[in-house]
Amino acid sequence: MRVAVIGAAGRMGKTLIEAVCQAEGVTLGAAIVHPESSLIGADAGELAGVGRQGIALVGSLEAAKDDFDVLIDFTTPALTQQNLDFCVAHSKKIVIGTTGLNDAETAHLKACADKTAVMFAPNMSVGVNVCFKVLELVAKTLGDDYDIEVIETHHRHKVDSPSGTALRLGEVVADALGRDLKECAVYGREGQIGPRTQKEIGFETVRAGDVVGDHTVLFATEGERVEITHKASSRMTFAKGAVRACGWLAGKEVGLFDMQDVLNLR
Ligand SMILES: NC(=O)C1=CN([C@@H]2O[C@H](COP(=O)(O)OP(=O)(O)OC[C@H]3O[C@@H](n4cnc5c(N)ncnc54)[C@H](OP(=O)(O)O)[C@@H]3O)[C@@H](O)[C@H]2O)C=CC1
Ligand SMILES: O=C(O)C1=N[C@H](C(=O)O)C[C@H](O)C1
Repeated sequence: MRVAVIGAAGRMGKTLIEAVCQAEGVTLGAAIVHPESSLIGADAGELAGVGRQGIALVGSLEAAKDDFDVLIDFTTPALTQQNLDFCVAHSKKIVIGTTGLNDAETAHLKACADKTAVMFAPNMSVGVNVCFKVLELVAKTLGDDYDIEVIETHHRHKVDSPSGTALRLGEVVADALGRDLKECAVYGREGQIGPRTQKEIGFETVRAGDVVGDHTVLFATEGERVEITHKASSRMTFAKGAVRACGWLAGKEVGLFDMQDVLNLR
């Protein structure tokens, strides 16, 4: 399986190159940076700090189209849309970690999955995906007596809020309790907000320093609290998940999958 990494100079891009180079069963076929990047022509392995790989950075997918089978995309929602179109047009598979997609962008992603294999997950760490599974049981067992809040902390550079993981945590809990997240979500609170309503799911966002990614789901009632927390301390945990997904996609031609599929947690 030949893998291409787009957004190669980004925080995740460099970590993904490192993870691909360290993994067995996949090879780095191409690495793509911004079309105006001064890095074009430099070696992808040297950029990622893993030594020369003989793969020169290019400025477009077109320039890499004969060199890969699956694209890994941790970029921006706008670029992800273009990447999906390219992958459909050229029969490439795609692994997407980009978060912050709006409803129209998500609908486009789903439509593309009818034409090629798409793996999309807001968090590719094994730990977070186990938390999704555990949360179903916790939410169903505790039920509507417990107030539910999702709290996330990320580095100062993160541009979307709440994080994609926080939103998915909220969806998992809402689904387990038969609620519609679009109706019960409350994002941040300020001023004379009045007492909390029983079925709302609150989201709080913290942005500070270099935090890789912390998520907590808090269930609180009279007399006790349950907190389920995941803390990522290295981006490599996400990158390893994405590389694992590339290998898993080898047997798939079309369809929309996520890490629950890759980890056999459905
Ligand atoms: N699913 C998961 O497990 C995880 C998801 N993420 C998500 O991944 C995404 C990226 O995060 P992060 O790596 O921190 O962000 P960065 O900003 O560090 O990286 C994004 C990269 O995309 C590049 N890019 C943007 N537009 C273009 C373009 N038109 N052509 C080529 N390259 C482009 C940027 O290049 P330039 O700066 O030159 O514009 C940059 O290098 C976010 O949505 C984040 O939430 C992050 C971690 C884990
Ligand atoms: O932008 C990040 O850094 C991260 N984004 C993902 C998200 O939005 O959930 C996953 C991870 O927490 C890191």
